[in-house]
Amino acid sequence: MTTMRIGLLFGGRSGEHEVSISSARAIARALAAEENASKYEVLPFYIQKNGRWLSGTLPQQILASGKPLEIEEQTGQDDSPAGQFPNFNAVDVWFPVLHGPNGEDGTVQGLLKLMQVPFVGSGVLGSAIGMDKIAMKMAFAQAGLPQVKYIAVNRSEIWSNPCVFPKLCDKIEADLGYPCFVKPANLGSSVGISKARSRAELEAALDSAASYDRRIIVEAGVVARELECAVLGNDNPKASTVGEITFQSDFYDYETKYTLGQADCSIPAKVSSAIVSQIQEMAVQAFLAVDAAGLARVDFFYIESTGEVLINEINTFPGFTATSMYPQMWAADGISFPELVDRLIQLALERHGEKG
Ligand SMILES: Nc1ncnc2c1ncn2[C@@H]1O[C@H](COP(=O)(O)OP(=O)(O)OP(=O)(O)O)[C@@H](O)[C@H]1O
Ligand SMILES: C[C@@H](N)C(=O)O
Ligand SMILES: [Mg+2]
Ligand SMILES: [Mg+2]
Repeated sequence: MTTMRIGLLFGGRSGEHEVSISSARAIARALAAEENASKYEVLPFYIQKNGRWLSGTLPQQILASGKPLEIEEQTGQDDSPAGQFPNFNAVDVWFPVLHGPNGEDGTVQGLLKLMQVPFVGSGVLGSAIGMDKIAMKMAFAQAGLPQVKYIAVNRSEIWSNPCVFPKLCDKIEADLGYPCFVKPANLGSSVGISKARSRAELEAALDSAASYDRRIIVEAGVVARELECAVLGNDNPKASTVGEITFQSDFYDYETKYTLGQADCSIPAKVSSAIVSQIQEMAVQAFLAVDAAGLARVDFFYIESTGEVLINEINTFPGFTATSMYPQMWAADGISFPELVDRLIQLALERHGEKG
């Protein structure tokens, strides 16, 4: 059997750079596991925080250590963002293990599509809609999926015009009230998200979110259990066992997500079978609504007092470490981590073979 060369693309010009390194380490390990080692050869490519690409031994060292190159250590022979741009013919299938902007948002997917090479995960449209929380919510609304009330904001309403800003805050207070959640539209891992409980907090939250993105979303806060569901497939995707996240902090923020022991997960979630079915159905609808492919994790709010299930968001490249929800939910359904990455590569080849 000839080995397939897998281009593992990780790091990225994103606030989720470090998370990408953790996911890529786990995926590299799974590709080297006994059941995959004879099938795949891993070629790592690292996108530095400044956006330059690196190939060769340095990406391997970063994968081994788990430590990113900090801005002052960034290398590059010249100032071109391409850096050591890969030879696209040296790879059989690309595995873009990138979270957040400049990687999970259709940019890298566009490059790979132009190069006519197979790659894991969603294409340009699914990645772009899945990344932008405003576009995502429009697609969900069109699909009839219930969600929290929200207001879409442009950075210019926050920074450019001092007359507009107070009116914007008045509107948010009147339409959504407190607490509300202010989010950069194109990010993940809770980077840039604030919970606002007062006018002063709202003003600070909008200013902070505007420092990350031109597009911002403000949502009505709900008190709810947080349930997640993994989806796997292309045009006929399947939903996994449903899991629940619990934590002591005010919300599921970056520190809670990535500090050992701050959050717990229950797989399967202790909810009725009717809620499980509803979530699985909604997860598949959300996947299709944004035109996702390969994989996605869909996050939900379950308001137990009313029985309502609201969709929160879709992540087209969810956290992928050994302890991340996505692989753990599939493990509960009998799909091991190495088998999962193998299936994703097969789905990439299937999608590449389709016309259009
Ligand atoms: N409208 C809301 N009401 C209550 N809590 C919320 C709301 N929106 C977000 N949160 C809290 O903030 C967390 C992060 O929100 P969200 O999932 O939208 O961000 P994210 O950055 O895309 O996260 P990730 O991609 O890592 O899952 C949620 O898991 C939840 O704890
Ligand atoms: C990586 C992070 N955005 C997640 O969805 O898990
Ligand atoms: Mg997200
Ligand atoms: Mg989420």
